[in-house]
Amino acid sequence: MTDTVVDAARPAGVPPVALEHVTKTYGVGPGAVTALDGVSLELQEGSFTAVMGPSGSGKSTLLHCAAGLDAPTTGRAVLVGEDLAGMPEDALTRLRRDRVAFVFQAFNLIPTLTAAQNVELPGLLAGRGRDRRTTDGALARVGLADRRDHRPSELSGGQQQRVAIARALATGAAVLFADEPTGALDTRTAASVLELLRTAAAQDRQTIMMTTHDPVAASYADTVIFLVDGRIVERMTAPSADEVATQVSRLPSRDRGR
Ligand SMILES: Nc1ncnc2c1ncn2[C@@H]1O[C@H](COP(=O)(O)OP(=O)(O)OP(=O)(O)O)[C@@H](O)[C@H]1O
Repeated sequence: MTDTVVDAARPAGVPPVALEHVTKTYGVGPGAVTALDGVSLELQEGSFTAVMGPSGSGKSTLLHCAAGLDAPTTGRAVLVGEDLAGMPEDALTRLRRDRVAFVFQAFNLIPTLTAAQNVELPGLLAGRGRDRRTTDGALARVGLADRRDHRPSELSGGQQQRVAIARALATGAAVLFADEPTGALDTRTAASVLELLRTAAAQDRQTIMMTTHDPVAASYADTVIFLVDGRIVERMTAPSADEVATQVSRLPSRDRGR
């Protein structure tokens, strides 16, 4: 295996994402909600994991705890070898900025910046400066070389999501967290976005954790985990979309999501 930016700051053999017996409770007393109830998992380098489950089963909370956007109530979250518990906020911010990339359903691009400026923003914020080759390379990879100077409002939803993915690729982040990345896209556009994510894992060795409601989207991942009431109830390896859909229909819940 070749050394890449992705590996540079992490001891060999340490999973980029690890959760140990994580619980997350929102609120106190009779109104408290247990969003995660003892979740343990390890994601290996270059793996692509989809998290499925009914609405309210804890998918986003799981992703947020793994990414250091939210703190577990009990248990441990370790990101690229760093224990997030008790980490000072500025160190956590640096870790997220330098080693992690996010892709959200709502794209989260800065509307006043062009596609290229959006892609280079994390590097500028991290003090790495402008790197036109990396920016243009990432935009070319997502098929948007000719849109580099367009603002988000001049791009379709699928194009905006591809800019967000170009931004994630350009950072060389070890871990890419994607929360419903295809939720706002049509089927064909979603397929191209998922293909890009799959390549980022397989080729660039980025570790990807993606929440989704869509069995087809989940089938692009190499592992699918199923949450019910904050617990992992099932794992599938390289399932087909039909197998995922069948498993979803078997989940013990009143509400199977959208
Ligand atoms: N900030 C919060 N305060 C209180 N309760 C919360 C908060 N965030 C999430 N919850 C609750 O935690 C549970 C899990 O929510 P979460 O958003 O993780 O589920 P999800 O599986 O991602 O749902 P969806 O598929 O609808 O996005 C839900 O019952 C939710 O209402």
